[in-house]
Amino acid sequence: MEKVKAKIAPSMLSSDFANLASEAEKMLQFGADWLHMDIMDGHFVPNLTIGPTVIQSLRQRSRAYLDCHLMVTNPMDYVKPLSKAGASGFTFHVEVSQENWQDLIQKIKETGMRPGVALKPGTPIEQVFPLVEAEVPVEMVLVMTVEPGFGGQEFMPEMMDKVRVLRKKYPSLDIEVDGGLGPKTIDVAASAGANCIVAGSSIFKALKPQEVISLLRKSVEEAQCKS
Ligand SMILES: O=C(CO)[C@@H](O)[C@H](O)COP(=O)(O)O
Repeated sequence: MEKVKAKIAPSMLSSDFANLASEAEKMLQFGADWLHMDIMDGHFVPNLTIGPTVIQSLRQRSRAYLDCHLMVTNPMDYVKPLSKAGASGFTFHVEVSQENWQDLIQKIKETGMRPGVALKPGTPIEQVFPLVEAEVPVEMVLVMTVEPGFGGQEFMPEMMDKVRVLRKKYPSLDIEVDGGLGPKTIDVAASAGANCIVAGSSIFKALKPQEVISLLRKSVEEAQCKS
């Protein structure tokens, strides 16, 4: 397997939102590479979380890479507000109806954010190929390993087929997995080829979060050495 850098991204959805900035700081001190920010509109998914205002507040207190996952019906509406707020990555869902993907990806890039595409468990992996191969491509694919909307759900190992297909086809692509990842599930995801690991409950509920973060990283790095 080609070496693509491991990125460990605690999902801030599992943090104490009343203390978001200090929770974020703690995660970085514990060794996190990115902070995963779940933006939900109560429409694309049946939950409502944070938006550009909260991202902006966090940006004022942190220089971290803010890996924003847009579980929203109209991602285009969020491009400007999120870039102004200081988001780093902008990952939209392939299931939304979008007349012109190139237009969306290009607008994300123009603002300086890094474009990514996410897919729900029921969506065939082939749907993201054109976006990875586009003239202006997405730079990351997020394979959801639970139904998007809530933290604390069970990892779906059957999603690893998608990761394997992607890794074989695109050796240097950032492939992110999200949902139910932790010490018990990381090895299967890492050996399938995932290198960006989102984990909420397993990190925030751990007695020693720093050990979970380093275990996740070690698993990705070892899988890359073995293959
Ligand atoms: O996007 C989502 C849920 O929609 C995730 O980012 C979860 O927040 C991950 O939480 P755990 O499954 O790791 O608890």
